[in-house]
Amino acid sequence: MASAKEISPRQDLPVHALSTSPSASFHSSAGSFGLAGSFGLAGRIIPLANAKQLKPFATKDIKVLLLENVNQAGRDILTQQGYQVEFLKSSLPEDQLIEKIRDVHVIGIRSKTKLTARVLKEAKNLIVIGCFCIGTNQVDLQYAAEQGIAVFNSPFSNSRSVAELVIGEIIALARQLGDRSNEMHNGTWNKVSNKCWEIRGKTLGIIGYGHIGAQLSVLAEAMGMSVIFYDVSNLMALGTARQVETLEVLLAEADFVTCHVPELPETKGMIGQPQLELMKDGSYLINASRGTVVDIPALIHAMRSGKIAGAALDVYPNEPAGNGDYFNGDLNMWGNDLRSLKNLILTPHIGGSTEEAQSAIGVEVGQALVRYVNEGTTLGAVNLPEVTLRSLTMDEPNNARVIYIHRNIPGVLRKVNEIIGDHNVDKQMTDSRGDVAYLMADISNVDTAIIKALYESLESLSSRIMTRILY
Ligand SMILES: NC(=O)C1=CN([C@@H]2O[C@H](COP(=O)(O)OP(=O)(O)OC[C@H]3O[C@@H](n4cnc5c(N)ncnc54)[C@H](O)[C@@H]3O)[C@@H](O)[C@H]2O)C=CC1
Ligand SMILES: O=C(O)C(=O)COP(=O)(O)O
Repeated sequence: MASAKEISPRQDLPVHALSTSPSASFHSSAGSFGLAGSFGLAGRIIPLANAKQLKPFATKDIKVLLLENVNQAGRDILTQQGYQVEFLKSSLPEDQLIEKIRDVHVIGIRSKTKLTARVLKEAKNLIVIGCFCIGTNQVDLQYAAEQGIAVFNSPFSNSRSVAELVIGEIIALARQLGDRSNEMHNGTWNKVSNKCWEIRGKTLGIIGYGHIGAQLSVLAEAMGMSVIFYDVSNLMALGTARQVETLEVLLAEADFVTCHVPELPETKGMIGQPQLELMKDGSYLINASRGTVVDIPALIHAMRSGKIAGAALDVYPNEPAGNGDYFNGDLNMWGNDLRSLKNLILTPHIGGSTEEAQSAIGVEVGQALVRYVNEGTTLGAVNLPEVTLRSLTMDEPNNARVIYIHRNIPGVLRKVNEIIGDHNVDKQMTDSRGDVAYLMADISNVDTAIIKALYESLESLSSRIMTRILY
């Protein structure tokens, strides 16, 4: 039986020497069936002592498109694999995105790039999407799952950065720092204490007590604030924070209201005119979640009337694709109204934009993408069932890993096992999530011809969404 490096079905590709470097933890492994007919390479992230350490011979076949200035740490992880990585600083308009996405196996985005069904329909080679951020609302997750495209994100690497920004904004609003600073920039000395407050003893109302809301809760209490929160789930309150039954109760009690909910149909316009009217006279509003959560014209009205004494916005219903293009009429009609308001802090979606958060996200999502491309592991995927098997080792040189993503309908496993059951199945795991199921099986003692036959048989099943074979 040939060793794994010798069973490359690509006869035109050179067979390289074994890599023995332990630092080549991302460079271990083998080829794959199923990447748009090409034969890419597989590898593992955590090197077992005897992990199969094969020098990649065709990772250059894997094309990656990184948009929105994904951090260098993430880019390095992908380029070190030998993948072809194209990097752009900004997002792309839909027509250009469609042109580019046709060609790639992996796409990395942040919060701006909209991967709608219309865009994904054109992405014939795409196997995985990396959201180098928390939010995944910009991706049609269901459609992606139905195409067998896995989606990964970084669930909390920038949570602390957002919480710290909000703490800064609470103090800045209470002391009208933005206005005083602007006045000084314009040469005006305006020393006032009227309606400037300490935050000690004030009540912070947190809407959405998840990763960010909970971090903020701890920080705010340390500053001497009382914390109340509203969440659709019943959650353990940290410190002396208190969960309230309804949004209305929170709005009526809080001096500062801050939003930390995801973008969902239920959170769209969650803070509009009726909610602003319920807030205390002279209270403050902060939104660093998603731009659809707060009705901006209603906020403008409430600030003009003096009902709301100050606000901080980090997110907007329509955000520009790249730097420099600020609030033009096409994006947001009310830009000029916002800019004319006092004690309003406007930031360009920088809540999660710190060096610490961005490099942590780069590593986390970069590694998840490599694990998925090279090993098929879906741990942490937000739209597919989470399936993993331990890495193949040097003791298993002629093993192949079969990945079969299929519609979750009766009788599929019987048919798949009829196909792979003639071989020695070392290990197998399968799980489903809604209409989509994910099967992984490691098969021993196979050669190129067997792998090709298995691939074709699996591809011919009517339940098939996507087949990949790594070896
Ligand atoms: N400005 C920025 O740069 C950043 C913004 N974000 C945004 O912040 C959002 C929240 O982030 P995390 O705290 O990490 O999310 P999370 O998922 O940990 O927490 C969200 C919380 O909101 C609650 N929730 C959902 N629907 C609700 C509703 N209708 N009413 C009340 N509570 C509801 C959930 O039960 C959950 O506890 C993200 O989805 C993202 O859109 C996240 C990171 C950076
Ligand atoms: O993590 C998130 O969901 C954010 O909103 C941050 O988005 P960004 O990476 O700055 O485009």
